[in-house]
Amino acid sequence: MPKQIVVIPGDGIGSEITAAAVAVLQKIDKKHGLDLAYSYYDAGGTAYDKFGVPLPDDTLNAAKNADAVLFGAVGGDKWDDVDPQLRPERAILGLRKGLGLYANLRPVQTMDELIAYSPLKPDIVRGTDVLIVRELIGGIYFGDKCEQETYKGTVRAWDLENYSIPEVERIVDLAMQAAMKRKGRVTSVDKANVLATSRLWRKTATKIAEKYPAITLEHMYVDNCAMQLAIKPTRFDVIVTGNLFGDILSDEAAVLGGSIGLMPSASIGKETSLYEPIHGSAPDIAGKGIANPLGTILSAALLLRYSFNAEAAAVDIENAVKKALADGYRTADLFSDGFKKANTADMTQAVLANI
Ligand SMILES: NC(=O)C1=CN([C@@H]2O[C@H](COP(=O)(O)OP(=O)(O)OC[C@H]3O[C@@H](n4cnc5c(N)ncnc54)[C@H](O)[C@@H]3O)[C@@H](O)[C@H]2O)C=CC1
Ligand SMILES: CC(C)CC(=O)C(=O)O
Ligand SMILES: [Mg+2]
Repeated sequence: MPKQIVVIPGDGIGSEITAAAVAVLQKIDKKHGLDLAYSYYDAGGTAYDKFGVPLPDDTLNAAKNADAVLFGAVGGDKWDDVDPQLRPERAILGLRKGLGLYANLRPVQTMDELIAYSPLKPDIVRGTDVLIVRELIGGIYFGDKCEQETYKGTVRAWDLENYSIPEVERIVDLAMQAAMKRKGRVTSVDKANVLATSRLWRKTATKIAEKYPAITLEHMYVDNCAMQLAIKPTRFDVIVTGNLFGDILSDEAAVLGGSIGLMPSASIGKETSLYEPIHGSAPDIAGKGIANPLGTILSAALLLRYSFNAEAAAVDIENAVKKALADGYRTADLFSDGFKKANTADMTQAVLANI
């Protein structure tokens, strides 16, 4: 039986970058005999325009029944005035919740070839290798929300941050397990000096760490963490944090790797996992064929590693990406004089040529 991959391109650059990743998967499949099959489903603004909802039941059901999901991105200014419950972003939130994807792994490494592209000094970013473990189906993104008209016609709104002990336990546990296979250090990031949810988070993380005597756990406030990432990123091994802080810190950390266009992620729960780049639908460059496909191609490598246990094939993709960069190919987000300017198709070809 072929392994079923549900591909959800979404909006903006989503179709361009998922097409690149599928081309790479097809070639890797031929080489490694993985027997992969693909089916395509709508989500986001594209689905809203066709069906009036951002996450059709067909899409969610197909994702649930798949062996793995490859996701592009959703959203765009075009849907800014849509009812908040029907916004394109509800599609990815709904998929995460619907599939129970409580852990989002966002690895950030600074490749030697790309040190020059970070706006930070080479001596600061060289050797960066951080795994951000972000809680993905709790916290403020999923708490009660209210957008209310008051009697004076002004709007009052709130979003409730909400975490339970089991939700924190399972994500910290996963971070500890990841650290066991890395350098053995976990930084738990919170805002425990102000937030009750963060105090619960900190206490729970401390308790879970007792099971892992080989791991060094430190606690850090999120504001300090944002700064430490910019001044001494090599001090971090695994960062574990809540949904909102993880979202923000991972976009910041992307700068260490050279460009957000390079950054992959794996979203993991009990059953089907989902793989997507960390960036959004980039409406400013959509349809121009210039998006960097490498974040999605590297997400496809994570898909092979985590969902299909195909380590050799995953490493093959990662090496092909490194070689394309070492050979001087650069999409616009990474380009400077002296390199080979590549659009999405050129960069995809450069990777394919190395497989
Ligand atoms: N998982 C998802 O589907 C996500 C969706 N979004 C949505 O995406 C839309 C745009 O959000 P933004 O804040 O603009 O964030 P964004 O990540 O889409 O773009 C931020 C900047 O990075 C650039 N960029 C992003 N990906 C790139 C790539 N692969 N190659 C080259 N440059 C790239 C964009 O051109 C832009 O200048 C919004 O509707 C937002 O809600 C944002 C983040 C995640
Ligand atoms: C669009 C949001 C729902 C999510 C986001 O920004 C992210 O997961 O990085
Ligand atoms: Mg984000």
